[in-house]
Amino acid sequence: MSKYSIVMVRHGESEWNLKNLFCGWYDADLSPKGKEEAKAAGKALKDAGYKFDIAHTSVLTRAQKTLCSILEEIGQADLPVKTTWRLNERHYGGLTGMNKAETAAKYGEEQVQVWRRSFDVPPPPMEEDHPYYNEIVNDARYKDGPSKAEFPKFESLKLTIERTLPYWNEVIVPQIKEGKKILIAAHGNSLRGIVKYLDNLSEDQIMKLNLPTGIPFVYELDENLKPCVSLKFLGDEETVKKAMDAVAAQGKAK
Ligand SMILES: O=C(O)[C@H](O)COP(=O)(O)O
Repeated sequence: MSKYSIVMVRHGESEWNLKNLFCGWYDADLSPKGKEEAKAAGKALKDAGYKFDIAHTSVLTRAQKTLCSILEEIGQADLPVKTTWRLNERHYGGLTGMNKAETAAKYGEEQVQVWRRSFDVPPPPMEEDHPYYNEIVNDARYKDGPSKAEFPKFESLKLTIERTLPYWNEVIVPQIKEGKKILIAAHGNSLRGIVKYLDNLSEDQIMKLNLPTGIPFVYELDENLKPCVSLKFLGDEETVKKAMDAVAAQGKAK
């Protein structure tokens, strides 16, 4: 018997998703298609009658714009929104800016699949001479954290979960227990981390999960926050499967 529910959505397609580049903490904008996906996500939530009390998102533009578009569509543009780096996409380290298909051609599809979907194998670090190092590390949006000392140069999914969970447990869980209706707009891998935690997925199971852009999904939780319903997408099954397969295929050598 579900006591609580929470809605989550991966941002719409970004400009770097469109170019098939590893994005991570680079602050890519939404692509035109991604803007449409965000509007469609809002429409799906509106048609299903969803209203929220609060929303949480990352400090990255692609997630924030997706959230704004959704809130506009459901008539809650003035909803309180909390932003946190802890919901950021996983930091892709030295792979940031590289084309996924070219990387697969160079290092092999297996290696790219490990870098994209494994639990505890991190990508190579983003060194100080990396073309995007200064732009990311010196971005004012990180003034409230992470500290210079804990600023990531790379993240595995395990490391991503370790920095997302404190926010989940200390900020989001109390709000769920207060009965607040919550929407989280975040990223493919920060949401994979939450899904792995909620459903207690094995490393092998999480390896197979690809989250589509811009299709909201619902978790229904019991009084102990254990899922009664997991990953219930607000989209038809075929569309969701096609979108998941498209995300998986980004790692194929062209
Ligand atoms: O950071 C990125 O490149 C994407 O947002 C997620 O990429 P992935 O699906 O390759 O993990």
